[in-house]
Amino acid sequence: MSSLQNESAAKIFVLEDDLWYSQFLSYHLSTNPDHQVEVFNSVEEFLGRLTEAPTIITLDYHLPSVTGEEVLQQILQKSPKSYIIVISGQEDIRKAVSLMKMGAYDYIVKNEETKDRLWSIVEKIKHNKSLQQELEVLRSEVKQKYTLGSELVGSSEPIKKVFQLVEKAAANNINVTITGETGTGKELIAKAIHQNSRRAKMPFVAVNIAALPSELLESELFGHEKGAFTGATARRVGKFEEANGGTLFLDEIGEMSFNLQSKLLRVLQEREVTPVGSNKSIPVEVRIVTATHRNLMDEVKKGNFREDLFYRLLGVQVHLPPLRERGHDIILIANKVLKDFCKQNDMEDKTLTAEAQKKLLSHPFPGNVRELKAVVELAAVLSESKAVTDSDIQLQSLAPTSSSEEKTLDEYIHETVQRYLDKYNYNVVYVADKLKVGKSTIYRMIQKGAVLIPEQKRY
Ligand SMILES: Nc1ncnc2c1ncn2[C@@H]1O[C@H](COP(=O)(O)OP(=O)(O)OP(=O)(O)O)[C@@H](O)[C@H]1O
Repeated sequence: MSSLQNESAAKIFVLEDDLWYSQFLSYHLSTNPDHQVEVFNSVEEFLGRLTEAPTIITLDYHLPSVTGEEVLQQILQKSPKSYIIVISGQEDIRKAVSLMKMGAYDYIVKNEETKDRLWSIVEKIKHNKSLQQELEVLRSEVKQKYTLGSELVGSSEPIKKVFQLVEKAAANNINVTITGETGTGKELIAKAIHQNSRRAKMPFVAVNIAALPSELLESELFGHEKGAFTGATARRVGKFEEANGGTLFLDEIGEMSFNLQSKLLRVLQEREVTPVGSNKSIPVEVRIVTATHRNLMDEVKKGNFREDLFYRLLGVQVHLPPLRERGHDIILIANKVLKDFCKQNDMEDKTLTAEAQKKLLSHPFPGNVRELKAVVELAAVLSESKAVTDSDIQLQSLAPTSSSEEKTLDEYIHETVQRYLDKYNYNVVYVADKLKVGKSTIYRMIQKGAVLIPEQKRY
């Protein structure tokens, strides 16, 4: 839309040896106030200004010191997007045509119609250019939508809501907080927001707060000067500076020390960072996307996280549901992972059998998408044909089910009795007394095999 509104604006360079003729062309073109016309009578000066990439150049074929071909070549090299209109005498038409073959856009013969011809060519160029710009915008929009669709797989209702939020967040400039269990795709969502935003061409920089001790984290984020501390042998650019103009993804923000939280808050308020050991601040303009598996509000209530920082970072809140709540998405993601894996490893395409799909759908995936990926990739390796069967799907070793949550009351009781027996040298009477249960209860457990007593201790 905006490019069409600008359809009449154009920077035009006129390179013309004849002073009078150059004034004539300039006067004529300048009758449109949106035309910014510059006249050059010297080739050197003209070539020196080509870095300004004018939209249109009118090139006099007859120049004193150089040939039209030579100048054209230089223009094509230095300002390849400029439209070149060759202006030639009647006798040079053939040469002008050959310049078009080299890359000039059109030619005009000097006669009484020159000014009208020039006007209509200039209008045509501006119109084409604006259409081209429109097309580029549309193409990049299509590409961006495609990016979101191809990386982030899912069509369940909860994930569709997430996608809607991602689109909203991408269209705005406000901060974003992403929550969700481990492996639910928080970093992928952060990247999708960046790639679909106006910052897409600028850097996306990710920092895992939990991975670094507090002292190192400060210089990682804000940079340091040479000699700022032992081991700082050179100046280091911090992640804020690196992400300037783009997006900074702070993963596991809930793990940041209270002291560093204050420094981060200051950076966000002042929009500038001061590298460790420096007294000069550097302006930074970044969008912050944070992620955490914790409930940050709870951390604020417990006094572990600064309330003012919490609100400054909050922005759009995206909650990623665990994979077990996304139904058939498990199969959609598994199919994508399988396809990608086979392609990357030069294997023929494989498909999941119905039984294999059933097995995947019945698993709770505590490690979420990351676990699903690992399971499917292993299955692809194990499968011996084009079909990935249920026996190729190995869940137990990769799924550390949180046994503490899943236990029955009996299992708890048996575990406790076993611990006491182990501790008190398998003295059943003593343990029964300690736990205030009848000794026959414990003997029944032993008989059932619910608790164990080593052979040599049975008396
Ligand atoms: N919807 C999805 N479609 C396809 N792949 C996905 C999807 N969600 C996540 N993934 C993939 O799952 C893996 C884990 O995702 P990611 O690292 O973004 O999770 P996370 O929530 O940031 O994990 P952590 O909390 O451990 O940092 C990545 O390989 C990612 O590409």
